[in-house]
Amino acid sequence: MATRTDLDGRPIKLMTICMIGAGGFIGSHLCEKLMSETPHKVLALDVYNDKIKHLLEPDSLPWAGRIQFHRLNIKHDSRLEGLIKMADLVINLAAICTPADYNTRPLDTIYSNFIDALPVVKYCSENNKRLIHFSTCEVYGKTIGSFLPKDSPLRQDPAYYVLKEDTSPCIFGSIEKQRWSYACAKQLIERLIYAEGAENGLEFTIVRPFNWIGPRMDFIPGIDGPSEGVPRVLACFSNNLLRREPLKLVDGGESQRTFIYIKDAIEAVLLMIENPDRANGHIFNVGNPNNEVTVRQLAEMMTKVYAKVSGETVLESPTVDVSSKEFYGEGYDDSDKRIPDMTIINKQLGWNPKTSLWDLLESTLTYQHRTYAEAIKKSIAKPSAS
Ligand SMILES: NC(=O)c1ccc[n+]([C@@H]2O[C@H](COP(=O)([O-])OP(=O)(O)OC[C@H]3O[C@@H](n4cnc5c(N)ncnc54)[C@H](O)[C@@H]3O)[C@@H](O)[C@H]2O)c1
Ligand SMILES: O=C(O)[C@H]1O[C@H](OP(=O)(O)OP(=O)(O)OC[C@H]2O[C@@H](n3ccc(=O)[nH]c3=O)[C@H](O)[C@@H]2O)[C@H](O)[C@@H](O)[C@@H]1O
Repeated sequence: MATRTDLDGRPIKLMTICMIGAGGFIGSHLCEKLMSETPHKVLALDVYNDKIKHLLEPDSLPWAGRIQFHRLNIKHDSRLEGLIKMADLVINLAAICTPADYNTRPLDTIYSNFIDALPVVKYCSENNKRLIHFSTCEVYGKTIGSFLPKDSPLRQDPAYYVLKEDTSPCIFGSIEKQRWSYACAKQLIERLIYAEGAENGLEFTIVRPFNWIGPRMDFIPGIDGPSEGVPRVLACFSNNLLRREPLKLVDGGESQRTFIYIKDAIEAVLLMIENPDRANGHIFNVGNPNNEVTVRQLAEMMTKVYAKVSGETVLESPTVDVSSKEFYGEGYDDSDKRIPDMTIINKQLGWNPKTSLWDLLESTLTYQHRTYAEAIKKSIAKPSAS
């Protein structure tokens, strides 16, 4: 392999990366990228490894020996510190991060996103290890504009809705709105990491993903996850399309999101990994401001794309409205709009997203159809005995 250089033209040093939560959606794509395009080594830690099995076996894979899976739960495993000590860089992805859990399992959510991350931060700080920690765009909560009257012209002014790492406030709902348990725990761990940097010199980067989506995200209920489970919106809508059911629009599907293709986002993470001088001490929004839609528009686009890739007809009523109480239960609340400001990541890493929403849905739904359509047909034909 020719010498690989960083953004400043310096050769990139070979790293051992301790990746916690490597078996999840983002972890699986990051492992894939690191194995196929870099010479770095990965210590992959997770409770599960189904999504990275294709990278671990067989022994004849070109990267055999560069990725090592350690099955462990960071809540209670004394091996964690030793594995962190073996690494040059720690990436923490482990978390409960599905909104259906935030209001129904708030304790697990807070423990997972704050308490369980504490030893990781502590071991990094004590052992002088660089940390890339995954936070979330949910730390911004609601936009300032959402508190203005519906017809206020200020709602059109980006100053009232674009989310900036260093100036936007974090606006959450009341404590009964347990939806915010996740965002609040993530905000506190960000503050702790920032303070470790300021007081003890921890080298850190915080990533705030804005709705990264693509293949291997979450699960399809009843196929590779619990039948009653509620994954994030991409998997919910994929499941509905695969089963020829109407897509459920929570509270009218008026909330807005910007979706980014996982492969674009992973490019940004690789730049952070390989350019520590440009990434350390920063919090980065990683999203695609050009791909904004309401959830209703997302449903309509997914319906069209799925018809194209599957060759199936569209239902007469492709969507149905449900209340958030019915869908998520008591204590749900929502972010109204999420547009990332890209100034900091642009300046530090020169990174920009590339893939349009239509294109990313086309490749993702092609994957969903290829992976699940047969299994769904079989499960419908022969319901499991329960
Ligand atoms: N996907 C997104 O768009 C998105 C957006 C915002 C924030 N994030 C953040 O990025 C991170 C990764 O998200 P993801 O989408 O890949 O989620 P994911 O659920 O697919 O992956 C998380 C992984 O962490 C593992 N894990 C959780 N608790 C663990 C523990 N105690 N010990 C060991 N492993 C544990 C899980 O088994 C899972 O494989 C999370 O911190 C999440 O909050 C993701
Ligand atoms: O991905 C992110 O950037 C962050 O946002 C997500 O939160 P959210 O976008 O609200 O979660 P989704 O499940 O993807 O829902 C998006 C929107 O679709 C709606 N929805 C979801 C599912 C469904 O079947 N129907 C439906 O209308 C939700 O109410 C919400 O308004 C999750 O909190 C995290 O994964 C992450 O931190």
